[in-house]
Amino acid sequence: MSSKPSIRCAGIGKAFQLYAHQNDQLKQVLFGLWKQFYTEKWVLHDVNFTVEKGEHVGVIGRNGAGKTTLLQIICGITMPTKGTFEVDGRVAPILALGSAFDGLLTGRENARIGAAILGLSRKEVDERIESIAAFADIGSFFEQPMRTYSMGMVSRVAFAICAHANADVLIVDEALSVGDAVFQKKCETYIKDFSRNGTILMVSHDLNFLEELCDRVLWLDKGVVREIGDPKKVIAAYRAAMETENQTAGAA
Ligand SMILES: Nc1ncnc2c1ncn2[C@@H]1O[C@H](COP(=O)(O)OP(=O)(O)OP(=O)(O)O)[C@@H](O)[C@H]1O
Repeated sequence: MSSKPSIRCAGIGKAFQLYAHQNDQLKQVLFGLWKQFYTEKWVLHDVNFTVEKGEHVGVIGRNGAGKTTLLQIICGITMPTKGTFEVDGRVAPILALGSAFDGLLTGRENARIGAAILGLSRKEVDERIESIAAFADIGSFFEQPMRTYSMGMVSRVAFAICAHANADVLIVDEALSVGDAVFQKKCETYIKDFSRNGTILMVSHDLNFLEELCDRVLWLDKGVVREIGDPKKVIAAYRAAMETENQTAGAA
């Protein structure tokens, strides 16, 4: 195993382009060399951190703080506007994978493609597909087009694929909030088992779970790393800040 960190982010910044009118995007393509037809919305600013091999890092922060965007950059779904990042090892992006499913294909077909994208050979996919179906546990829906699925069913299939991907690094975005109680328990058990050897970067609003699982917690506040370190300390500081905000909002 190499001694490189599993994940390294250096000076990551992300700006989305906002277009006021529908045809501004076309204008930007045609005349962008001369004039800018969008405004920039910066959602991440100079984010620096590393996750060592076998380390478990939780990411917390208010709605809109930039957590999902950060994970999407690390999974290669969106590019950073500034900075660089490196990931060493095979990544299983739980939930992010769900956004790539083809609604016209069945769960089984999407699971085969998803598993192949995550690096499994055809033989490995053949060997594991029934176990993926059993983990997803959505019965005959597995043979139906995914456009007929509920959000929870999509998440079940995405989680099931990732759980069979021989990943070195698990990137988890709010996985525990989507399934029902039985599936949540199954996911928790899987994540805890995985944590014995694997690296985990996990966004969650379940602060108790993160405190139990993680070696460090990163608090993202308006796109900036406000604190990173001991889970107990960072979560306590985050809770205190939320409490103060609630009181201020209540008094107003
Ligand atoms: N494609 C996009 N175009 C423009 N703005 C975007 C886009 N995607 C996300 N944003 C904005 O970026 C900011 C960060 O969003 P993000 O989803 O990363 O936050 P989050 O911390 O994961 O929030 P939550 O806890 O609600 O899931 C938000 O203000 C959001 O509106």
